[in-house]
Amino acid sequence: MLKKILTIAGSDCSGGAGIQADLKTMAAHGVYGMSVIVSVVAENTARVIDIQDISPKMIEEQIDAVFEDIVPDAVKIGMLSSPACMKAVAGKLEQYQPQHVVIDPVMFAKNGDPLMEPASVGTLIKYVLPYADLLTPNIPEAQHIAGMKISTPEDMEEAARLIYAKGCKNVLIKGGRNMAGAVDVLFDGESARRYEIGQIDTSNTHGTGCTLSSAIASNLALGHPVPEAVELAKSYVTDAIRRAPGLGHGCGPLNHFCRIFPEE
Ligand SMILES: Nc1ncnc2c1ncn2[C@@H]1O[C@H](COP(=O)(O)OP(=O)(O)OP(=O)(O)O)[C@@H](O)[C@H]1O
Ligand SMILES: Cc1ncc(COP(=O)(O)O)c(N)n1
Repeated sequence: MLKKILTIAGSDCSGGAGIQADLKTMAAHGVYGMSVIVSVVAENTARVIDIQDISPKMIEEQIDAVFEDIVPDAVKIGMLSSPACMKAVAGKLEQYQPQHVVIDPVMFAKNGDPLMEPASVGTLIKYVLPYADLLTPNIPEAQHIAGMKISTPEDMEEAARLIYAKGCKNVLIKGGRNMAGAVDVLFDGESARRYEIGQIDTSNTHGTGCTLSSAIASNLALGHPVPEAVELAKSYVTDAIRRAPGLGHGCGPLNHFCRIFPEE
């Protein structure tokens, strides 16, 4: 049966991150993608120009529209820019109790531009984090949430334990460009596991986090347990970075359909 996945996130008009990356990733996994837009972001591969949040009422109405009709098999949550957006989404997660919730706590774009109001971290931790079956911070985000500096894979494990203690069921800290080997660390409450395929020397990493979390959500809906869903997603995002089309003047987008279309 066709699996249905919902992304609740921001719109990236340049197509490489946010809702657009999520829907492309879902399509590449053969699942049916749905989207609730939380913010409209005027951005491209080089910079974030402006952000306009959708009203909390409209966010809630979009979520209601999805759940009253096509109940998702997994939900991916991305950019939630303000406490008002966070509380609107958290209220609906409480109401609908969806299965397989993957939360990517997006705080900054690849170029360092903020995508979340800095004072919102406390709200994110208190209201949103407890709904995560899997939370996927990158290293700067994990440092904010855990309240510690991360310099080594051992620090990643320690931070993952601290974040887990705040109430999510699994934590995946992503090494990406910030850790040699692009090592990612998963903590499930009992043990830590490292994922390392190797770091690609490239600036084409716009939307890697959105792509990874959507791929994990797709794999969870398809029936894979968390460690395997992460392993498959890491392999997919690595291929998509390697086959990036080289678009734009900043951090370029990935090739989400690299496994469907043959190499040029
Ligand atoms: N240069 C790279 N080489 C190999 N893997 C990478 C590279 N950059 C990122 N990744 C992988 O991509 C995934 C996303 O990690 P990253 O740390 O980039 O997340 P992120 O910063 O949240 O992404 P986003 O830019 O969408 O916010 C992880 O699996 C990470 O290891
Ligand atoms: C709408 C939206 N959501 C998330 C990101 C993070 O992705 P990246 O850090 O790769 O730019 C983004 N740039 N835009």
